[in-house]
Amino acid sequence: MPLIIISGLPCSGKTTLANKLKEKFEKKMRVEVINIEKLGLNRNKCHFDLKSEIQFRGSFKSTVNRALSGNTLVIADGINGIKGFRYELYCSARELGTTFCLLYCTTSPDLVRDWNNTREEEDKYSSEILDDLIQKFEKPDTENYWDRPLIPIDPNSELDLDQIEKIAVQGKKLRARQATKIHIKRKSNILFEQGKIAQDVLDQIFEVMKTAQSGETFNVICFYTQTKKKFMIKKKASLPKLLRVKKQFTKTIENLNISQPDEYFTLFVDYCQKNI
Ligand SMILES: Nc1ncnc2c1ncn2[C@@H]1O[C@H](COP(=O)(O)OP(=O)(O)OP(=O)(O)O)[C@@H](O)[C@H]1O
Repeated sequence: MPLIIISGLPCSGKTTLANKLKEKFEKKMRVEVINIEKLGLNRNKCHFDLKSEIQFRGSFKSTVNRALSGNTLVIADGINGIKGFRYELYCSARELGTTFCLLYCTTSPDLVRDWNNTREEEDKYSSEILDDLIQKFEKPDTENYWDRPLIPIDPNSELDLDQIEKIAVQGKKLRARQATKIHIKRKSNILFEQGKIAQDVLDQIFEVMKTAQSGETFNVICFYTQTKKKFMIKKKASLPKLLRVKKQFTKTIENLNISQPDEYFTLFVDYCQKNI
């Protein structure tokens, strides 16, 4: 059944939008909204560090997949700010041959900060996590086929629910030929594997940095299966800085078609060495 992905900065009105969609569509079909509340998780804990973000995305995606296989309109209500992750969700819809669309809440960073301040204390993002998520957010872009059809939503304008229904529910179903299916599955596995490798490297660097003194040069040894890379880092870096390096690296290699994990590992470690 149809998949609607909602994406937008933290606290940009995504759940408010999801609830409006649910209210409209549940008169006609079963609707399931998947979000942090539904998973029973805490927004600051889910985004505390790379490891918790990856775990969160894993459970978000598997819950979406489970719901999609039923006879239900699924609304994947999350920041969904990582291009590769949106791609994975798109692939799930494509494999099932459902209709699909991406709604992007365009609320500005200044406004989301204001809205976050008006939240109850326990619902607020910490300002550190909010800034980090804003900085890391990869805007949906119609240049990516998996970000199409894309409907920008300004939460302060009137919502055209009929337009959304036309595209998301009555629109064209995604179709994958067998060969494409295998290719997508493979591509999605590669992205997943690369995400894990990058996380391991960052964890290993961060572990060494925790005990190092500022201004000190220190040695890092990173492993990926049998491959070992030893290198020196000249200064300490914060976790947000490490995440920025990973993001820049992902952008740099996106057109290089790197499919071998060893090659990815070596390139990423070299890049970290030069850019931290
Ligand atoms: N159009 C709006 N005008 C003013 N405030 C709004 C608007 N939409 C949402 N808000 C406020 O912003 C806050 C966040 O809204 P909402 O939960 O919908 O955002 P979200 O993007 O789903 O947040 P999260 O990233 O935590 O999932 C709420 O306190 C809500 O009242």
